[in-house]
Amino acid sequence: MLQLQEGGHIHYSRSRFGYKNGKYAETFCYPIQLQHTYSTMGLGSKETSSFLSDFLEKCGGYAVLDGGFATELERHGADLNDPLWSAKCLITSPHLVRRVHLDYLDAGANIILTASYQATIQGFEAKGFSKEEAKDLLRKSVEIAIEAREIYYDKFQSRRPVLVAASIGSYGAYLADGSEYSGNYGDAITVETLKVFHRERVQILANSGADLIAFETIPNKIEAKAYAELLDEEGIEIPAWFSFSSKDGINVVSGDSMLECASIADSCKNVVAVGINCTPPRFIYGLVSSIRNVTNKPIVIYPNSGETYDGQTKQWVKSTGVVNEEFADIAIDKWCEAGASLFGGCCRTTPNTIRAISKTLSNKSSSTVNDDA
Ligand code: MET
Ligand SMILES: [Zn+2]
Repeated sequence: MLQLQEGGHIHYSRSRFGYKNGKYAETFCYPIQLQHTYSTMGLGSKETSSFLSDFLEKCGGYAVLDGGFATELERHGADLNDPLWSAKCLITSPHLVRRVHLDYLDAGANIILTASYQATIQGFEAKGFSKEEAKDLLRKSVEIAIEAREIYYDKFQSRRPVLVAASIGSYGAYLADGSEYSGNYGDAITVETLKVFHRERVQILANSGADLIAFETIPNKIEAKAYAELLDEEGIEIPAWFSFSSKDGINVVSGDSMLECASIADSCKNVVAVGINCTPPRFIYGLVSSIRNVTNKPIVIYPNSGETYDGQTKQWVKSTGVVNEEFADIAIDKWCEAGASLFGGCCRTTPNTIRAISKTLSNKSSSTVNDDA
């Protein structure tokens, strides 16, 4: 486990990214300035299409994501029983947010996701924050992740490529009533209303210094459509991934067709990976195989522990099948065969899950660049 001094002022540059000109820099130690800083801001469509394949190559063919963010915050003592869920810590305990990013970097993550999953302007305003304060909190989620990456690089002189993905949870996540797992928004919610709901948050996170946007736990087709249209209409210049969740191993949680949802992602030029998260490990193989039929884009998967969330009691209920740390050992090979290349964990997974995934993948990797070679 990393030992860090709390409260130290860390300098970091928002414009300094993990690699430059498609090549990872020799060192990431602040304050060395990179001459031609690689930034995902303003990528042309050609660069967007090769963005993730270049990154995967630098990682040795496969990349490791982080694991359950809220889960790890709770392990550090955070009380997340709040409509903002993990985003509450952006207000009450940013040091814990940084700590959790560092735990996952220490476990081997190549991509860390910001604490903005349930952070929305509307949600912060409901807590009494002004619109400007709400926007600042969104930006802060990215700043903390970038800061954690800087600390990690400085502390370990690490050269492992690391990207910061700005997390965007669904409208259902904002409702905080478990409807991100039903995808049932009722007739009043349309592609248009969802675009209105998400527009400003997407704009802010796209300009926050994050390397990409992770649209996570997408529960239905209209939300996928809304995201795709927004990325287009707003001329968003950073890449994104679309990740869906499923509770039957065939469709997304609303019952909409996974193939149709994945096709929407495939047609969107900003989307550099399509995948599945917060879904039991036992469903992953079949879902990856079917997504592979509709896209050639990299496939990202980060299952949950296999337990099921009960939105009423706000508890996770145990279930059978492959769980948590086991999946790294017994399932990753199969998931690679089926076509996935980015792996992490979602709810109820921990840094131990990520450590196990990282170990399994580094044994598979064709290159030694993955760690501090
Ligand atoms: C309900 S899925 C949550 C995904 C988010 N990245 C988290 O781990 O907190
Ligand atoms: Zn989850």
